[in-house]
Amino acid sequence: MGCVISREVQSGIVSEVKEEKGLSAELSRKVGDVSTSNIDVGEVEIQNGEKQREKEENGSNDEQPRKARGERRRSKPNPRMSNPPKNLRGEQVAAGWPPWLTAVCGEALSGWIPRKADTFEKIDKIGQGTYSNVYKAKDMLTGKIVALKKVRFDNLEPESVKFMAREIIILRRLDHPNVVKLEGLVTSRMSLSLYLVFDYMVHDLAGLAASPEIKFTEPQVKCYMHQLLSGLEHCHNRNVLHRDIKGSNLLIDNDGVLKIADFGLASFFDPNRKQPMTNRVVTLWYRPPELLLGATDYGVGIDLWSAGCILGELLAGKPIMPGRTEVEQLHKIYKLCGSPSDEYWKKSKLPNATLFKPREPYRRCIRETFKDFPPSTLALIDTLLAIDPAERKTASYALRSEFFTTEPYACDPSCLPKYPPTKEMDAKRRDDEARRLRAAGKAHGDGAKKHHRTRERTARAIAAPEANAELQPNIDRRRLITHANAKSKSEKFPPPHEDGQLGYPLGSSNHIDPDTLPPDVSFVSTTYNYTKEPFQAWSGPIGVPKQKKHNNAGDALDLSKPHKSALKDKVKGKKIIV
Ligand SMILES: Nc1ncnc2c1ncn2[C@@H]1O[C@H](COP(=O)(O)OP(=O)(O)OP(=O)(O)O)[C@@H](O)[C@H]1O
Repeated sequence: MGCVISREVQSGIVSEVKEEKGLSAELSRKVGDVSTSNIDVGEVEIQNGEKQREKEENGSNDEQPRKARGERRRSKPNPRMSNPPKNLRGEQVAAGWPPWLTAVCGEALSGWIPRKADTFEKIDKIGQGTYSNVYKAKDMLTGKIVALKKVRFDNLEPESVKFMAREIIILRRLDHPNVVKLEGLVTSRMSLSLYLVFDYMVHDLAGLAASPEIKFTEPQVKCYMHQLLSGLEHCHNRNVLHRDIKGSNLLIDNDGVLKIADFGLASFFDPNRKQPMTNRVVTLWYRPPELLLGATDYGVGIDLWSAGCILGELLAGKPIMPGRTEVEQLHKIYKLCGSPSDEYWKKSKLPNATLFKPREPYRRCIRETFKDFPPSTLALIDTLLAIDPAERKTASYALRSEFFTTEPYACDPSCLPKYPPTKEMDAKRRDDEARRLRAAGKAHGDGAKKHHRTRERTARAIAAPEANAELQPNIDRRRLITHANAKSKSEKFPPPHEDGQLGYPLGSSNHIDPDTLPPDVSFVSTTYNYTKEPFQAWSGPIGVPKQKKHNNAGDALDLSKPHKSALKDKVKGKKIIV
């Protein structure tokens, strides 16, 4: 392993490994600070996971003894916890792991040795997330095409190390055909970056759903939903909440197999003992009402709500509740699903209830709105989009529902059509290519018409749910709207442009001036036909442009996106799981 460093530097795949010694020491120090000062956050979570594993191994359901064991464990170093004993750290360093990583990721690395970077050949960049770049690469040992998710440790941000560690621990706990599998980790003793190795998946559901050429049949929708719910059932059975279910996190391979990906926001939960968790999770369009209303003791219902939004989107051909701010999102939910019942307000004791309780209740109109959907879908969508999370039941319940047990049945994944690449990155690449060709066409004075057509197709294929969309037109439009109406603190309910039901006059300070909005923004209530309409690329959730998200002061947080660092929760000094 001693030669890992020099080989890695030469490999070309990880150019960043040439970091200075001082930088590494600084990160170790900062990470060390976090692992002691913020131990509550990490400890609670990992202990929950510990407990679950213990429960599975012992078949024990007895709460008391487990509590006692948990307390004992706290006083001793635990190799699975974030602060492993020195000898284990020594072993891990000897195995080739960088010391700063072993200092905080004992459990995440346990039993694994790092793969060497020069055993992979990088082919292309295929994705970009908040904390990562994703590359398509060839595993030189097996010849397999893989995805390498490179976790960035920007500005020596210790938070990102902790979140990455949690993502690895959770991924290693899961093993299901509909959940993305972590195949290995790539790093070296000297490296400041880490690559997570996954099977390469050619599509994501957002890309397919947004493509105007693709219209799913009922058996195909059932096939995707069956896979999604099976993956969720597995996560929930292993006490993992995903907390960011959306089309772009549902990857699909060329055999039609769907895998739930991106566990960067996932968390362990204990169904028997409620722990407060942050409500700043789940991308806005897929975020359930209880989170918008400030709930911190939630459960599997949050992922089921997102699954309900996906089901609606697959059938409608467009996102069903594309809110642009948290307030507007809640209002869209009330208009479609009804406002919470008095009984629910009483029992849930939601922190933001007084702020968002409408004077007149909103009537639920899911069945009327989706009257053109196939009849067997209505009961399931009605259950998944229940306002009260308890009524959403479980993924196992959904899998037994008549949606899957009545004809037409779900098709087999292998019967799904083979689609051309539709990911956001592919769309961007096609766009760039079209632009390049157009420029070349201009230079030659021909072909302009043909290239224009290519570009138009590309623009419509952009997945609207991508709050992250880095495409310039989207960002520009979002900025425009952001300036007009993005400060959630000053928002009132309901958004006055949407509904005057609660009596905010149109001339109030919250009124949006239509002149400041792009001309294609529609404010009429949405009705859904079971037909696919072209996607509108502008309609991503709005917020502060993504680049500002990692502001340590926590003052530039994008409301549309869940917050991996949930800085605000910590600033307030709450003991809360992030
Ligand atoms: N196994 C894979 N195969 C192919 N593409 C992948 C794979 N994993 C991730 N990607 C691509 O990379 C993108 C970013 O990955 P991922 O969502 O895991 O990163 P992230 O930093 O957590 O992103 P986000 O900011 O959206 O939470 C995905 O949207 C997807 O298009």
